[in-house]
Amino acid sequence: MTKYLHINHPFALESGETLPSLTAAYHTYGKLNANKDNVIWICHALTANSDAEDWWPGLVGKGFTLDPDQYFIVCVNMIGSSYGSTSPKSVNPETGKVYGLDFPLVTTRDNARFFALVADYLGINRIRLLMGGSMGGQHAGEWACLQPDRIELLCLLATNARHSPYGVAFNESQRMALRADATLGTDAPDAGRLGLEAARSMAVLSYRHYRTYDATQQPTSPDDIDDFRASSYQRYQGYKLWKRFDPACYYALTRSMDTHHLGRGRGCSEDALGTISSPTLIISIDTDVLFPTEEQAFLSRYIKNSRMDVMQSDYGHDGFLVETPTIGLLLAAFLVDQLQIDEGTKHAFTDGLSGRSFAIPGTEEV
Ligand SMILES: CC(=O)SCCNC(=O)CCNC(=O)[C@H](O)C(C)(C)COP(=O)(O)OP(=O)(O)OC[C@H]1O[C@@H](n2cnc3c(N)ncnc32)[C@H](O)[C@@H]1OP(=O)(O)O
Ligand SMILES: N[C@@H](CCO)C(=O)O
Repeated sequence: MTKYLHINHPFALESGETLPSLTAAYHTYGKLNANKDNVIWICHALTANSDAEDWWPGLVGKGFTLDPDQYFIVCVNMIGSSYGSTSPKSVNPETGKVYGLDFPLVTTRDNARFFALVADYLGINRIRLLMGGSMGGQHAGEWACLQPDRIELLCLLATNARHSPYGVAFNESQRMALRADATLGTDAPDAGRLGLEAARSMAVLSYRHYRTYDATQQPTSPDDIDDFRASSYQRYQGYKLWKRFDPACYYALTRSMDTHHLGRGRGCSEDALGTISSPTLIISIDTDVLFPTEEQAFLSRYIKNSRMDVMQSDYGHDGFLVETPTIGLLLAAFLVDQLQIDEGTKHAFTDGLSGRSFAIPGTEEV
């Protein structure tokens, strides 16, 4: 069930603008223990929401690595998203009108500060494990730089220290598609729909891989000359996002992602990463073209106490959402090492992997 926290004081943004008040939509699973030391905080990615059990099935939930019977799991919807926190869909209290495309630029650092503020309100002082993939990993990395003493352990998946020029270019192309739709930001029926669908279709190319399409979208017949399966797949992916996501929010979040740079105001990314003191697990995906492995290798090189694993997946970047048995095992092994979880629990995690095999380059096979 989504819960809401209303923060009735202004929140200054890096851009110099201010949000007069904030709403945080969030989920919690499990119970905060007496010592308040069992908190796992999950940062979600671009179009997900605070219901981590829903979008990370097989990783979060009873019997999985992130088990609410053991941990108090928290996920807060980022500012700018379609799923309940303050966003372009909110009414600007100063004008009485919906923000829409006038929503101010919110950086990944602003969102990390927002999560820290929500943690204050929830009475959470220490985070045992902070984790996130993709844009969620950008938020987690920012928070770890902002408050290194608050974060005990860190797990960063398919993410980076700075959003790359290639990533910015993908986002700008999506915004061009959104802006090319003259209905964006108007009161027209289905305003912004065609732009959003085209934008998502572009984005999906960066979330998958050549191999994903090769394996799943071959033409129905060798005689096909039109109406290919890959075409209907692209259209359907656009439609799916339209059914669940607001175009102005999508516009705002792609801009937010572009701002990501841990080194801003901290000298450089290397220096910023050097301030992270938490033992850190970094997970990379071998087919990720949007956040390629060299970006996670960079994180690993400059975060002092880190280890990096590379997952094999045909899924591309979105492997961080779908390869949950593998992620669960890697995370379980990390937690066993760091939290001295007993070996029996570790074996329970690995049971779910029977029949699968994967190798982690540079490490022993698991
Ligand atoms: C209310 C909510 O939805 S909450 C938010 C949920 N989303 C999130 O949290 C964001 C994170 N999640 C995601 O980005 C995605 O869900 C992912 C990456 C995990 C998985 O993406 P999916 O689109 O489900 O998987 P995939 O790329 O394999 O596509 C499968 C879908 O495409 C359809 N499809 C496959 N091939 C074709 C084709 N050739 N033509 C048309 N449709 C096709 C399938 O029927 C299936 O449809 P369905 O989703 O209606 O069942
Ligand atoms: N598929 C992911 C995007 C990449 O992180 C999402 O829609 O959130």
